[in-house]
Amino acid sequence: MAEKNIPISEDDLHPINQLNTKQKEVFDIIFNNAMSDVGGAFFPDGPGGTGKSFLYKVLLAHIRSRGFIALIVASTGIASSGFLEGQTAPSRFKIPIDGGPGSKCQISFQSSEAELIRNFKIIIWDEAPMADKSATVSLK
Ligand SMILES: Nc1ncnc2c1ncn2[C@@H]1O[C@H](COP(=O)(O)OP(=O)(O)OP(=O)(O)O)[C@@H](O)[C@H]1O
Repeated sequence: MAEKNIPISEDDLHPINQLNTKQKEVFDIIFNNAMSDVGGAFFPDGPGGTGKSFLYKVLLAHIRSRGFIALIVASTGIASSGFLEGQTAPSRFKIPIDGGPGSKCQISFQSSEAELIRNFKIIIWDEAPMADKSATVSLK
């Protein structure tokens, strides 16, 4: 499973030392939650340019460097391309593009996507509130 063996360098890990107080607070909450398998959903919020993507990259690096699967998706290809192994949510989770209320991800139980979803530590969905509601509901 390629997502389990994403090479992480010191350059990916080191920016944890640059996190500001708020970023570090959010990092600690999400990282500790993921590592302890408590489960939950978090919505880091802030105006553009306040360091959400920066924080996500640090989170991804520190979870992946421990051999765990951390997925990052965004609603658009441009947004997802800013992240290592980023993908659009519809592509990653086989979300029907024209799906309305009640639509479901087209993932079969034995597919590689299902295997990923069974094994992930964290899914980061950048700007999830911007996504169509039916897309996030279909993943649930
Ligand atoms: N703690 C930090 N130390 C150094 N640079 C930082 C830090 N946090 C953010 N930056 C830098 O600030 C810029 C904006 O950060 P970032 O892209 O993460 O913001 P954002 O909240 O994701 O913005 P948007 O919502 O517009 O995508 C980037 O160049 C990023 O590298």
